[in-house]
Amino acid sequence: MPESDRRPRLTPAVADVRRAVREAIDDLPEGALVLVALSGGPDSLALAAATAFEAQRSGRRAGAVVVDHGLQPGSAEIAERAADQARELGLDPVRVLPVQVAHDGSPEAAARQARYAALLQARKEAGASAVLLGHTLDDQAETVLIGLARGSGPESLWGMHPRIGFLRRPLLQVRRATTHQACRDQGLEPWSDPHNDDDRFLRVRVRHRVLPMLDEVLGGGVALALTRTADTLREDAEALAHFAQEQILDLVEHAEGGLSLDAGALAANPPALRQRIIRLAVQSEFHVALSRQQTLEVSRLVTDWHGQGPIHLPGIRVSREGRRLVFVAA
Ligand SMILES: Nc1ncnc2c1ncn2[C@@H]1O[C@H](COP(=O)(O)OP(=O)(O)OP(=O)(O)O)[C@@H](O)[C@H]1O
Repeated sequence: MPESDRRPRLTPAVADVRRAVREAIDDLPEGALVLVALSGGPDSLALAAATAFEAQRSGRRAGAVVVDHGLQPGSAEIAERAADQARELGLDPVRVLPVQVAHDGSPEAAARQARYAALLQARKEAGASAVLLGHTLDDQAETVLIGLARGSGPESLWGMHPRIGFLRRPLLQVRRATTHQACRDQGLEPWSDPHNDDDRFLRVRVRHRVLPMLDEVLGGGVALALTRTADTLREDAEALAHFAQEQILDLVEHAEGGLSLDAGALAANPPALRQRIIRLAVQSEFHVALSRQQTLEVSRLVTDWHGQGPIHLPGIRVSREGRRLVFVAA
C-alpha cells in the first residue's frame, strides 16, 4: 500500500473509536500503562490504533498482548502479524503469549478461559492499569439475545460488563461497522477469522441470520435496543446487589456449621431484594448458587411460615426457628 494511503485520517469512524477509548481511560493517571488485547481482527485492531493515539496524546502508555491459542495451523504467524501491526502503530510493549487450551468441554469456552488468564497474567507482569478488549455494541447485542434465548436468568441479559476488575471494554457503544470503517480509513488490514463465517457457531448464526431478520421484521435498531436494555438491567441489578450486601451485614448471625438471618427484617424487604439476600447468604457461606426455584422455596419460610418443617437443599438444611431463618450444612 502506498505510504500516503496509510497515513491516519481523522474520519468520523476514527473519531468515534478514539472518543470511546478516551472516555474509557480518562480516569487513569498520567504515565499509566494500558494493554490492548489484540486478536488482529478489525475490532481490536481499530481499538489498538485508537489506544496508541489516545495514550500518546494524554501522556499515558499503551502496549498490546496477542494470545496464540494454537488451535489452528498458522496461528503463531497470525499472532506475530498482529503483534507487528501493533508495533507499527507505536504500541510498546507488545507480547505474543502462546497458551494451552484444555481439551475437555467446549473449545470456545476453554479458549476464552485460557485467554483471560493469560491477559490478566500479562497485565500483572507488565504492571498495567487495565486491559482493553474490543467487544462492540453488536457483540453485546448478540450476547444478550443468546442469553435471552437460553433463559439462563437475568444475569445472562446484562451482557458484558464495560468494566470488570482490570478488564475494560471501551467499544460497547460502538458499532462493528464503525470499527471496520476505522480500519479502512487508516489503511489497517485486519485478519479475517474464518470462524466468524462458520455457521456451526451459534453466535455466527445469530450475527448473520437472526439479528438481520429481527431488524427487517421489527425495524432497524434492534441491536441498540438490546444493549440499552442490558445496560438498564445491569445497573438495576448492581443497585440490588449493593443493597443486599449492605443489608446482609445487619441481618446475619454466624453460628457453628452455618448462619441465620433475621426473618422479620428479611420479610420487610421487597421480593427481589429478599431473594438476593438469601442467595448471597448461601453463596458466601456454602459456595452454592441457589436456583430461582430453591430461592423461592426458602423465601416462603420467611413470608408464608405456618410452622412447616425444614427444607433440604443439596448439602444445606434450612429451617425456621422463631424469628430466625437458619441455614446449616447437612
Ligand atoms: N487471540 C487473542 N488475543 C488477544 N485478545 C483477543 C484474542 N481473541 C480475542 N481477543 C480479545 O477479545 C475481544 C473479543 O473477541 P472476539 O473473539 O469476539 O473478537 P475477534 O473476532 O477475535 O476479533 P476482533 O474483536 O478483534 O475483531 C477482541 O476484540 C480482543 O480484544
